[in-house]
Amino acid sequence: MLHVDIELQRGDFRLQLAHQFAAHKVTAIFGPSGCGKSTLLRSIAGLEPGLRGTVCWQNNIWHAQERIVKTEQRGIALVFQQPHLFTTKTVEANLRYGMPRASVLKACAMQFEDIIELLSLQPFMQRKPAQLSGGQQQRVAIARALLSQPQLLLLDEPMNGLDQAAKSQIMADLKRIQQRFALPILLVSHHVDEVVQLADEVVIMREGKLLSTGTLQQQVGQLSLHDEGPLSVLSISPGDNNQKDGLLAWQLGQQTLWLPTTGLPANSDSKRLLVWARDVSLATGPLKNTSLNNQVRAQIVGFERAQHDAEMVVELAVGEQQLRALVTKASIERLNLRAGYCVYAAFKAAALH
Ligand SMILES: Nc1ncnc2c1ncn2[C@@H]1O[C@H](COP(=O)(O)OP(=O)(O)OP(=O)(O)O)[C@@H](O)[C@H]1O
Repeated sequence: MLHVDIELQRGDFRLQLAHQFAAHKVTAIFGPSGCGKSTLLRSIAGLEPGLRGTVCWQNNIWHAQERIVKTEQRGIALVFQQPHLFTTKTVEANLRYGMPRASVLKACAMQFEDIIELLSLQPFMQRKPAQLSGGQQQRVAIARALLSQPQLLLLDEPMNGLDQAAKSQIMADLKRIQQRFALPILLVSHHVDEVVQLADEVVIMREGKLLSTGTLQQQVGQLSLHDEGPLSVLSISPGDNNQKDGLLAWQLGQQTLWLPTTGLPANSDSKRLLVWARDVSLATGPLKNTSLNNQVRAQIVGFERAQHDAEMVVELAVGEQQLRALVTKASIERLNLRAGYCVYAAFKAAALH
């Protein structure tokens, strides 16, 4: 458990919050630019002079009035937006730099070969950072962070500026790492897809304060206030390994979804799908002759106001799960959609992340 109860003044900006971060989980710290996400992370790391209050990890006081533990003695590792690798050293030398001595490493959880394999770095070991893509460099930075044997990993927008393929690989790598080592991770991000794929808990910040905290599912409503509009997070499990035309069958409760085989983490037990409400369309009967791959039976639970006056968010139940569709009021009237009615909700496989 990481207990934080802090205050910090930086010019006109004031960070003031108290929260207990769960151990063994991924907590995403989410909020608009300038709300204080990085400042919070830096405060936890001991990188903000003038911090007031307390920061405690398990039973250790890291920061209190009478005691401040230095960053390098907190057993944490930080990965930033920039990988900060030694440009003149090879990947291997970068990784070995700062690693515990061999005799100490023997007893450590995160072994050199395991980390190289987990992050698929074997082909790059003798290259210099300039000979790597941005995503590969960031994987080296994550590996180096892990090899310092942290008890807590702090990630500050580590996937910013990377393309979708590089991001997907890093997200899959981080998931594997977290599951393998039960390593607590604090991830600063303002990308909803990263939060949805990685977070167990979500802390939402506004203007230096906590706006809300909770599990990912509890926070979907708050995440829906994001610029890109309302969303749903569906939990799906692998189907019976059926494949057709490059699509793989997944189960959403009792119903089947067909998703592209590429971009999905291999051997995944279950997966979260981010579905933007704007990508969901509704029909009163099953859609035939359509290019849409996925349609599910759903029951209308209710309606919510949307940002745009001409639209509504339709809340749907798909089995036990919640799906949101952004639909014009004109369509709601034309189709006579009412709470309790059953509909077919269709969305493109390409709209699934
Ligand atoms: N030394 C400083 N003096 C004055 N204001 C500062 C100083 N350092 C940070 N700030 C302010 O603190 C606020 C929080 O910054 P921070 O980088 O933590 O935000 P953030 O949520 O991580 O933003 P982003 O997502 O853009 O990285 C910002 O409004 C910033 O301008």
